[in-house]
Amino acid sequence: MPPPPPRFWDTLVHILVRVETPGGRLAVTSATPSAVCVVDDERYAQITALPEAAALNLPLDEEWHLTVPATSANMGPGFDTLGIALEVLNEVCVRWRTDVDTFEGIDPFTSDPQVTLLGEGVDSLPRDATNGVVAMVKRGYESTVATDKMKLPIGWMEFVCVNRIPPARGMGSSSGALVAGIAAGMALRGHDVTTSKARNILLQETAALEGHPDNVAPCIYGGFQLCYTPRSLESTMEIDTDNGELGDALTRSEKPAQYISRRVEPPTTPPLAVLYIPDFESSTKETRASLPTEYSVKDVVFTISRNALLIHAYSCGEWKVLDEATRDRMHQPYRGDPSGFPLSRLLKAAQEAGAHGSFMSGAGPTVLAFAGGYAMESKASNVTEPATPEAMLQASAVADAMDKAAKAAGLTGRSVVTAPSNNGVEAQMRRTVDVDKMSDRIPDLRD
Ligand SMILES: Nc1ncnc2c1ncn2[C@@H]1O[C@H](COP(=O)(O)OP(=O)(O)O)[C@@H](O)[C@H]1O
Ligand SMILES: N[C@@H](CCOP(=O)(O)O)C(=O)O
Repeated sequence: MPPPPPRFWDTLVHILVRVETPGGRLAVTSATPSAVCVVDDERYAQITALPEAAALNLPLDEEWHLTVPATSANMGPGFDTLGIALEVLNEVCVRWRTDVDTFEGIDPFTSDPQVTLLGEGVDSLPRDATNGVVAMVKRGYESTVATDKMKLPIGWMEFVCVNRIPPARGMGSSSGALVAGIAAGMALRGHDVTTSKARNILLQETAALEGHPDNVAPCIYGGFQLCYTPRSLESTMEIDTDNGELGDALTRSEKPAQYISRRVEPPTTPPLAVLYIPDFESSTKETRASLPTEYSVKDVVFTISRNALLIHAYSCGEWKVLDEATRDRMHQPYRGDPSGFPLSRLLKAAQEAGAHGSFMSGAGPTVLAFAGGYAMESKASNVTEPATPEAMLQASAVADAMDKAAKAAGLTGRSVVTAPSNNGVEAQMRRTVDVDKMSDRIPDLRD
């Protein structure tokens, strides 16, 4: 991939390095970008090889704000293949630290950043450079799209994470952290993460880290996603897509795409998603280890037929077959009741209360039930509309029923009514910091 075009602030660094004040500090000037024409390339190459110059290449007044949706993977029969984005959003804000007047004495590359956590996981997630989001911002900035040696001055950065996705419950929290972090790092490097190429890079990077694409794909693209790995990696250069259209599949290293995802579009507003979220955490890695490594033909046929039915049901809006379509014999029977978790009781309660279909979300323990929504024949246009009072009433009845069944089984947790989300990761830049003030805070690293 060619390096991104220089941005205004990248340009300014050339000028910063060349214009020295009597005190030896780097000075912000208001020179126009056209002044770059006189920069000596050889000298610039030497300067940018220095980590301190790299640090200064970050825009001084940019603050990035990212949102990522929770996801529900597998959806019953789509083990490692299907996933849907939900309107439960984590937010990540990355900016220069605001808790200090000067960065003097704070090593940009070895100090911990300032990390503020709000919401879910505040008692368990780390607040230093080992935090999953922080580590991924660094990775996104330094290596995901890197064509040079820029290092993120992580010790000078501040991360504010507003977490609404409860960690380790089967709602794609780890994928959200990977996607938000890498996307933020790419955005700080000046890449527009909303382009099809950037989203494809995100898919390749995060699916490889996660080990399966079914959470990260909806987290990146939104909606209901169907993922696969091409049979012959050599022949995939031309076939990866902008999630629906033929497009440019090259990743950063110009390797063939390992993961491909397609969107399954419903013809009507999809049903609401009712979640029962148990209080206890469950590690995806551990529950994956408990699955069989071989299956009978009978169980495979059972599962693939439901998988096909689920895609049919969703793409045609035939919600009445969702109950059958969300069954499987690959993972739910092993992760549910045998481990002592009352999965069958929760699914039955949801169904009896009027849910169209329900399943263990991801690797569990959360259970998702689809409820409400329009019947295909009652709505002609493909327009997403707010939930009707009838849909909300049905969803609320399903939530109550799951709550009751969980209590009866001795389980503590909460139910949440939400909806599928059309959108994946989004990034917005805000200009907040006064540039002159910012340049005063940056110490002269050359002493
Ligand atoms: N908001 C977050 N910020 C940083 N790391 C996170 C966040 N959410 C989850 N993680 C990481 O992901 C782990 C949970 O991953 P996993 O077991 O796959 O559960 P999930 O089903 O929620 O994805 C957590 O233990 C933590 O290490
Ligand atoms: N296909 C994966 C999905 C894991 O989802 P998560 O939200 O629990 O991380 C699996 O079933 O292991």
